[in-house]
Amino acid sequence: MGKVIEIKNLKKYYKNVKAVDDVSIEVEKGDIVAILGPNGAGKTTTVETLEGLREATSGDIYYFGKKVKKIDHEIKEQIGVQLQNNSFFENLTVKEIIKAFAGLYKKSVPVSSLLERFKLEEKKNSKIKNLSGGQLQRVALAVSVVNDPEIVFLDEPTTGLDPQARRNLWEEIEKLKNEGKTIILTTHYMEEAEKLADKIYIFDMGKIIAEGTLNSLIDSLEMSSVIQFETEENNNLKKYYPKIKIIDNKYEIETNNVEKDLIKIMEISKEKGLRINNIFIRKPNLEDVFLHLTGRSLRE
Ligand SMILES: Nc1ncnc2c1ncn2[C@@H]1O[C@H](COP(=O)(O)OP(=O)(O)OP(=O)(O)O)[C@@H](O)[C@H]1O
Repeated sequence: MGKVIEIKNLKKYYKNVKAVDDVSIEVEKGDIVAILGPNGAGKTTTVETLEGLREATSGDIYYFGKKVKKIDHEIKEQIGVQLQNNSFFENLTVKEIIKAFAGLYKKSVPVSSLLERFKLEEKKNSKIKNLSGGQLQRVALAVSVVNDPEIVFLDEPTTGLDPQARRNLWEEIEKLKNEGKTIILTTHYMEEAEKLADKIYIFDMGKIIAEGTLNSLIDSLEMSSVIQFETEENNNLKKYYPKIKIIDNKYEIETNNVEKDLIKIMEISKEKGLRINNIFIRKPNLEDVFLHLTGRSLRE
């Protein structure tokens, strides 16, 4: 399909903070690319540099195969931006805000179609300050495609939303992809990256620590399952079976042989007189990938 964005060796240093430290990213046309990482990992700095809102310390950015020194108007016409803090004027209405943004571009989608598309018709005359979190995020999404862009940047589009509003927004994002748009989104929710992304870049402390499709990242763990369980009292079970890890006050065993490890847990519990609670077996996920690479949890 061809690359629409390429970043090579991007660095953004503040005085003593390496916010982005030698990051290279490739984005194929029509893909959803997720930049996943904990707070402060450098996600926003990376996308805001691509959007022309911050200037790189060094590195090269290519749009549509052409190296760009400055993110100029020509590029801005082709990208849509949803900023992390939707800093819309609180006293303007939904319709006024979308109209104001439409006015910034040479070409724009009719405001009425955006209101309909993002289920905002009922709220078109409501002031921004009176919207719910989910409605506000839908306005932000509408604004991000007001110029019918080729590429859409979404910075933590579902942060703070309840699960239902989050799922609704995911549907909207998938619809944009189905229309052929390329989407780059930052998130610290692994479920969001798992659900939406064709390609995932995992960031930590300004660096990319892993990249690939969901399957390739999970396969790199070389385990088929994770057994999770709790005991009534806290015990250091690690000393009885070194494979046991303690994560968020729960026990975990990463395994390629579920039966063998389940038997082992039962043996230990019998021998030590422990009562096991909430035992369940799950597939490995991106949280496990992050934990393996950093020794920390994504949520920390
Ligand atoms: N203008 C600035 N001046 C100094 N340091 C900054 C500035 N902007 C960001 N940083 C620092 O750069 C690092 C990366 O920040 P960034 O906002 O890109 O992370 P993030 O992954 O987007 O995090 P979050 O999910 O919290 O938004 C952080 O340590 C942050 O404190």
